[in-house]
Amino acid sequence: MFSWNRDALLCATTLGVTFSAGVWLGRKLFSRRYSLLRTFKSHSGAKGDPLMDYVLQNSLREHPILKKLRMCTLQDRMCMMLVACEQAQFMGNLAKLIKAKNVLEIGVYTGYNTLNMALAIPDDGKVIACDISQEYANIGIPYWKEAGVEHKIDLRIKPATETLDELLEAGKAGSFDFAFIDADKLNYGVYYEKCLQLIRKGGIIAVDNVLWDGSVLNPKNDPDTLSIVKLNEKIYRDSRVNMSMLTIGDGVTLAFKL
Ligand SMILES: C[S@@+](CC[C@H](N)C(=O)[O-])C[C@H]1O[C@@H](n2cnc3c(N)ncnc32)[C@H](O)[C@@H]1O
Repeated sequence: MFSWNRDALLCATTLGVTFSAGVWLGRKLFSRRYSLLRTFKSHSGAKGDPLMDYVLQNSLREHPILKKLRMCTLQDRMCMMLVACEQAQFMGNLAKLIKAKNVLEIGVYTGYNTLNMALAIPDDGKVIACDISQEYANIGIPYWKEAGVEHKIDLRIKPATETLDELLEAGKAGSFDFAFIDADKLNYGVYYEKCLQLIRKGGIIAVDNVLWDGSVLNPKNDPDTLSIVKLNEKIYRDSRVNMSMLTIGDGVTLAFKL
C-alpha cells in the first residue's frame, strides 16, 4: 500500500539523485569538451581564457579583410571547422619564410586560410584550393575579391584526391612549396602521400587537427581518429621528412620535405 510520506520521500529522492547525476554528467562532458576546445582553438571558446586573450592581443596581426571573413564565418553553424587564426598567421609566416609561390589548400571551407595564403605569396603565385562544397566557398569568395587576391586562387570543386591526381598527371610533381591538409580525415594518409610528391624539397606540409580534440589519446573505434593516429605515427617515423608536432589550434604537424 502507498504510504504517502515514505514513498513520496523515496520517489523525490530517486528523482533528485537521477537529476543531479544527469546534471553532473552533462557538466562533466560539456566542461571536458569546452576545456579541450578552449585549449586548442582560439576562436571556439577562448572568450574568458586570459592566457589565450593575451596571446591574441600580443601577437595576432590579422589583415582587416581576413578578420572580416573570420567574423562572418563565426556566424556559420559549422564554424568549428574554421582554422585557428594564430595558426593561420604562423603558416603564413612559414610560407613567407620559404618564399612560397605555389600552395595547396586541401579543405577550404569559407577560405580563411586560402585568403591568408593568397596574401602571403607574391602576385604571380597560386593557391590551388580544393573542396567539395561550392556553398562554403561562396561565403569567402567576396572577401577574396575585396582583398584583391582572387586572381591568385584557383578553386577546384571536386574530391581533393581527384585534384591532386590531376596535378600529378599534369607533371606538377615537385612544384609546390606549401600544402595544408585540412579536409576529410579518412583520406589524410592519401593526401599526405600525394602532397609529398607534389611538394618540392624544402617545401612544407602542414597537417591539421593532429590532436583531434584530444581523442588521439583514446581513439576507440572512431575511423577519423584512427586515420589521424595512423598518419601521426607514420610521419613520426618517415625518413623522407623532418617534422614537428605543434599544440597550436587543434594540433598541427609540420613535415619538411628532405
Ligand atoms: C576543416 S574544413 C577546412 C577549413 C579551412 N582550411 C579553413 O581555413 O578554415 C574542412 C573542409 O574539407 C572539405 N572536404 C570534405 N571532404 C572533402 C574531400 N573529399 N575533398 C575536398 N574537400 C573536402 C569540407 O567541405 C570542408 O569545407
